[in-house]
Parts: sequence; C-alpha cells; structure tokens
Amino acid sequence: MNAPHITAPAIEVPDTLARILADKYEEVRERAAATPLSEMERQARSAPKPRDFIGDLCHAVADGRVGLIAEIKRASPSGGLIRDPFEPASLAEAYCEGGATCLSVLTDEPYFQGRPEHLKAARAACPLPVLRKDFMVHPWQVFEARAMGADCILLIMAALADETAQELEDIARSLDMAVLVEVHDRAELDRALGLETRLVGVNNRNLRTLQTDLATSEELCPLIPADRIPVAESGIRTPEDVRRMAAVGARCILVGEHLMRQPDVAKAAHALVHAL
Ligand SMILES: O=C(O)c1ccccc1NCC(=O)[C@H](O)[C@H](O)COP(=O)(O)O
Repeated sequence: MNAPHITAPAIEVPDTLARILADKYEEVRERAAATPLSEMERQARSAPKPRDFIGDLCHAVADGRVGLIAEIKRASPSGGLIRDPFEPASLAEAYCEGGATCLSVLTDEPYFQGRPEHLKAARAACPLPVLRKDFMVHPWQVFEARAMGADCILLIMAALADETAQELEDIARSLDMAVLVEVHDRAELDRALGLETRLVGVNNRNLRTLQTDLATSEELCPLIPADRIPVAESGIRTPEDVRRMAAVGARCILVGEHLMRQPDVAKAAHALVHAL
C-alpha cells in the first residue's frame, strides 16, 4: 500500500521540538501506511467510552484538592533514563493510591522510551482518566489514541498550525475525548484560546533549551480567562512549588520527572496533592 500524504506544515518550531517532530512525521507516515485511517477510525469509534478527564479535574479542585495529572515516563530528552525498572501498571496503582486525579502516559518511543502498551497497562490498572502524552500532528494519531484507550490528547501549539490544531480538536471532540492544549508564551496562549477546550496547559519547560522556569506559569496563568482551567506543567517538585502555581490560579498540575525519581511514588504524589 502507498504511504498516505502526510507532510509537516511550514511553521517555525523550536530546535528540540523540531527534531522530535521531523521523526514523528516519518513515524506517522509509516504507521498510517500499515493501518489505513479508515481502519484506525473504526477501532477508535468502537473503543470503550472515555473517562471524564476534565470533569474529574474540576471535582478535585471544587473539593479543595490539587488536580494532579501524574505522569508515567521512563526517559526524556532533558532527564535521560529516569526510571528503571519501569512498570506502568504498578505506577498507575501507586499514583491512584497517592491521590492523583488523572494520569499522563508517554507513548513516544524514540525520545521518551514510551509505548502504547504503557498507556493500555496503566489505564487497565486503575480507574483514572488518561492523557496520551505524545506529539500529535495528524488525525490518524487522534484515532489511534482513542483506539488504545486514551481519554485526553495533548495539542502543543508550538508544533501546530491553527487549522491543524482545530482539526485535531474537532476529531477528539467527536470521539468524546478531552483536549489539553499546551502553550509556552503569550502568542501561543492567544492562539490556544481560539480552541474550544477548557484545559489550557502552561509548559514551564522551554523546548529550545529544555530548561524549566516556574515563572512561565506565573506570567501566563493570570492571563487565562476564568472559564478555562489552567494547568501548570513541568519542573514542579515540592509542595512549595504547588503553592506557587496555585497562587497564580493553577490548581491543576502535571508532574512527571520528580515523581518518577521517587522510590515511593504514592507518598510523593500524596505530598503534592495535599500541598494546599
Ligand atoms: O521532558 C523533556 O525533556 C521534553 C523535551 C521535549 C519536549 C517535551 C518534553 N517533555 C514533555 C513534558 O511536557 C513533560 O513530560 C511534562 O510536562 C512533565 O514535566 P516534568 O514534571 O518536568 O517531568
């Protein structure tokens, strides 16, 4: 079968992200040639119903808790190999026990040593809604995310033209999935607010230098309209960091590396959830 026509849009993206995306387009081209989009859509539409990612975060915040999206990632470009041995199902159980509201599971293999099987195993091990953490560039991946059981997808504004972001959001919504849209500066935030999703993530990690600075959330979260839900992402380690993020309106947080490096991840998650 011929490879489908999947090309990168002509937008400027930061260095590390540009490398990841170049490989991602190639990966999606190959995978979509093996399983046609129509078949992936059929699998997505026959998957069990999604869990309520946004609803569960809203309940956590309404109850006065931190909405913790706890991440399962084995490795990253900035952190190298983070956790070994690595067991997604027991990590999911531990996060659930520690009071996490949702999970985020890396499925990108070349840069994060993730796999779709990690998401499937984590979701099967607990009742929490799950974000597929990957670099979404094409409708095929949104159908694939739902087919593997994901309840939410990530849209990184630095990686997407507005029309593509809109198209991917529309498909996710048609599948009853939530969307977490991610921004790192004011211009991306303005573009992200053109989407319908209420979940707006501010990534404290600069994808050019890979350095994190919580000041990014302190600058952007106050600019997020009250009808949206700010999520502070990356570089969060301590209860004090959680309070810093909550002080600028982000009572939902996405935390990966800090939790993944702890011997007792349930205890570490509990400490962040009860920071306020
Ligand atoms: O983590 C990286 O090195 C990275 C590099 C390039 C693109 C994305 C990257 N990370 C993805 C994430 O957004 C984080 O995994 C997530 O926000 C959690 O961050 P942290 O708590 O700092 O692990």
